[in-house]
Amino acid sequence: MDKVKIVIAGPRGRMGSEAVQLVNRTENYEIAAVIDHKNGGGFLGDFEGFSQFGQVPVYTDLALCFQELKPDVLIDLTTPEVGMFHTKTALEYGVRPVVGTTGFSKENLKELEELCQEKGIGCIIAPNFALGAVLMMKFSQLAGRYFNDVEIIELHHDQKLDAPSGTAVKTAEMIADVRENKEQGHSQEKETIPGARGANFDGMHIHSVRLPGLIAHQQVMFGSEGQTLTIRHDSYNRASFMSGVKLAVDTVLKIDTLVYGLENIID
Ligand SMILES: NC(=O)C1=CN([C@@H]2O[C@H](COP(=O)(O)OP(=O)(O)OC[C@H]3O[C@@H](n4cnc5c(N)ncnc54)[C@H](OP(=O)(O)O)[C@@H]3O)[C@@H](O)[C@H]2O)C=CC1
Ligand SMILES: O=C(O)C1=N[C@H](C(=O)O)C[C@H](O)C1
Repeated sequence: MDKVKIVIAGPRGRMGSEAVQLVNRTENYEIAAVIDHKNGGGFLGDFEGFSQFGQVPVYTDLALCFQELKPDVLIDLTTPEVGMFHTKTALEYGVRPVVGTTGFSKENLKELEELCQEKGIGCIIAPNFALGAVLMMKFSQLAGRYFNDVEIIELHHDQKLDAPSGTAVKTAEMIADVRENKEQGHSQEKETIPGARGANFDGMHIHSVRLPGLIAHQQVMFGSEGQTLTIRHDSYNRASFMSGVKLAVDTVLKIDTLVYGLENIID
């Protein structure tokens, strides 16, 4: 059986470097190339800490990489601005994207859905690859059917660029699908310091904590008369995301539409 040829964008990053290791240790996967905006033209083995990857080529130009190597899958773990461009370029060239990069807008997702349809190939966008986080979102959606007062508190390392996290946005979207719409808190509530009540998503509030020492954590708190329910997930390292990346790569090869969220494929 031919190996799945994979290109990884963002290979020196916290997630990208973990994905390089995943692809390397998976028997039927092969790293065809990596995309790095600062170091094109060389080899992955030249990067500090990557010497075992010797002759894997490094491209800055994604389109050129796709033209020359015709890979099967792009794994994108970069930044929101670049991630959208990479995903569109991949679909244009018939390469199936697995996107962990967060910060995509509704409009971005719509555009990518249409592009998948036009090209007839699959794409997976997963705001969180950790199985526990996916279950936390599903459990929160279930709870949202019974409790319509909810506060989402996401906690991340202080190098994170986007707030709220992609996971928090996805959680709010999933709860909003089942929750009776409600503006929470007192109708005359006033913030004496702007932002004190967090971001407002359909009346739910999202709070973003950023601290060194954290990795990726979220708790969803529901309240009603005399009781609260808290659903919490913690990722203590980036290895926690890798089984989800593998599931997404294996699945994207078999689908021909956009899938947004691993909850749609874990079953
Ligand atoms: N879905 C999930 O389960 C998870 C998703 N994430 C998301 O993944 C993304 C990456 O996170 P993380 O690894 O922590 O971030 P890092 O900042 O550690 O990594 C991002 C990498 O992307 C590189 N990069 C930036 N611009 C480009 C470009 N134009 N072309 C190629 N590479 C580029 C950066 O290089 P340089 O530093 O040189 O600019 C850096 O190496 C974020 O959006 C984050 O929210 C994170 C964890 C889990
Ligand atoms: O930047 C991170 O670290 C993470 N980003 C994702 C998000 O925005 O939800 C997933 C996870 O929380 C880690």
